[in-house]
Amino acid sequence: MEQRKEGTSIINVRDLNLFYGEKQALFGVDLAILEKEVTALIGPSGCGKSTFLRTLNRMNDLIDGVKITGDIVIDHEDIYKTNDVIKLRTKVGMVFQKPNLFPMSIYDNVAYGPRMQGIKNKKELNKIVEESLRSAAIWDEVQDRLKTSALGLSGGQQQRVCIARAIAMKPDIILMDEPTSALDPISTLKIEELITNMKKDYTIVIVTHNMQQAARVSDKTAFFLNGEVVEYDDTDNIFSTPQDQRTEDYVTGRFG
Ligand SMILES: Nc1ncnc2c1ncn2[C@@H]1O[C@H](COP(=O)(O)OP(=O)(O)OP(=O)(O)O)[C@@H](O)[C@H]1O
Repeated sequence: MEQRKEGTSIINVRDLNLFYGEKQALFGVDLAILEKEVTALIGPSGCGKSTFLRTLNRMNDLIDGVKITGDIVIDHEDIYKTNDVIKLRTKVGMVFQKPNLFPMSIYDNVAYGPRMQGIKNKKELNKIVEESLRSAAIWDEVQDRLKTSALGLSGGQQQRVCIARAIAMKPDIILMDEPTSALDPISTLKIEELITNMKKDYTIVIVTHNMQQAARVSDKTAFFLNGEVVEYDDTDNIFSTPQDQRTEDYVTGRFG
C-alpha cells in the first residue's frame, strides 16, 4: 500500500468553475486539501462554500443545468472523468446541516450503506455498526436502544448517528456542510470534539458560518468571497495575520 508523508494533499482542485445555468457560482478555484487534516471553508452567505463542497463528491450532478470546468483529482483520480460515482461517494462521505436519518432503527441506519454494498453477515454488520457508533462517540448513549427508531434521538445525537452512518462506509474523506448549525451549544461542542478526534483517521472538509468553530477545529481555512478563494492558509494565520484585507475584514467582523 502506498505510504503518504504527512502534509500530502489528497484533494487537488485546479481552475474549477461552476455554472448554475447562465449564473457562474465558482470562479477559478485552486485548492490542495491535505490528508488527515480538517479544512474549514468560511465566507459570507452565497459565496459558494456549499457549492464547492458538493463538487468534491459530485453532488451537484443531481442539479439540472449545472456545468463544471476544471479538474478535481482525489487520490490520483480525476473525479469528473470517472463513471463510478457510487465508488466516489463511498470514498467521499457527506454529513448535512440537518440530521437526515432514515425513519428506521439506529442499527438499520448505520447498517444501511454496508448492506447496500452487499454485506449480509450478521456478525460482520454488528461489528461495523458498533465500531462506527463508537467512532462517532455515540455508542455509550445508544447501545441499549439500537433497535429503536433513530428519530427518537435528540438532534445532537442524530447528527452523531449521521456521522456514524458516514463512517460505516469506510470513507477516506468526510464532507460536512454546517453540521452544527441546527444544534445547541453542548451538542455543538460534542461534534467539534468528535471532528478533532476523527482527523487521525479521516480528511475532513467543513463548511461553517461560525468563525470560532473554524478556529477551534480546523488546521487549514479557505476564505471564499463571490465564488473565489481569496485566501487559503493555516487557520492560525487566517485568523491572526491574514494577507488579504478582505479576509481581515471578514474574520474581524467588519464585513457584510
Ligand atoms: N441549485 C441552485 N441553483 C441555482 N443557483 C444556486 C443553486 N444553489 C446555489 N446557488 C447559487 O450559487 C451561489 C452560491 O451558493 P452556495 O449555497 O454555494 O453559497 P454558500 O456560501 O454555501 O451560502 P450559505 O452560507 O448561505 O449556505 C449563490 O448565489 C446561490 O444563490
